[in-house]
Amino acid sequence: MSAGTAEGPGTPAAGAPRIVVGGILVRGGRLLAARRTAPAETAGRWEFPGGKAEPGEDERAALVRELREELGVEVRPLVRVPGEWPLTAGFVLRVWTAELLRGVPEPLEDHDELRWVTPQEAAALPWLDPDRPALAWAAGRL
Ligand SMILES: Nc1nc2c([nH]c(=O)n2[C@H]2C[C@H](O)[C@@H](COP(=O)(O)OP(=O)(O)OP(=O)(O)O)O2)c(=O)[nH]1
Repeated sequence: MSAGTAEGPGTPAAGAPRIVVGGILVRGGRLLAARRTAPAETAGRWEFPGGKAEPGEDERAALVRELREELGVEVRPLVRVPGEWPLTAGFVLRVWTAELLRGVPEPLEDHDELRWVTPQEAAALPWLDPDRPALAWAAGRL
C-alpha cells in the first residue's frame, strides 16, 4: 500500500519496483542452475529459475506458478534469501529456497539447459550478476 500519498490506499506507489522471484532447489548437496535463452542480453547466462510476479500476486505464489510453467514441477517456497537486488528498470530480484514436491525439472520454457551443480561448479558458471549474492548465500549452506 502506498504510504500517505494522494494515490489512495491499495495503489502501488509510483515507481514501486516489481518483483522477479527466483527459486533455489537443492538435491544432494547440489543446487539447480538454469541457462537462459532470452532476451539476447541474458541468453547463455545462468540463473535461478523463476520470473515476474504479476501485480498483486504474492511472490511465493509467483514462484510456485513460474516453476510449474518453466520446469514442470511442484514446489513449496521455504525461506527467502535476505536482501533484494535491482534488475533492469523497475524490477528487483528476490530469491527463495524451495522444496521440490513433485516432478523432475525440465527446461520447458526460457531455458535450454538445467544443471544440478555443486557450489564449486556453480561458481565457475557465468551467472547473471544479480544472482551472485543469493548464490553465495546458498553455497554457504550446502
Ligand atoms: N527468472 C529469473 N530472472 C532473473 C534472475 N536474475 C535476473 O537478473 N533475472 C532477470 C532476467 C529477466 O530479464 C527478468 C525476469 O524475466 P523472466 O523472463 O524470467 O520473467 P517471466 O517468466 O515472468 O517472463 P515474461 O512475463 O516477461 O514473459 O529478470 C533470476 O535468477 N531468475
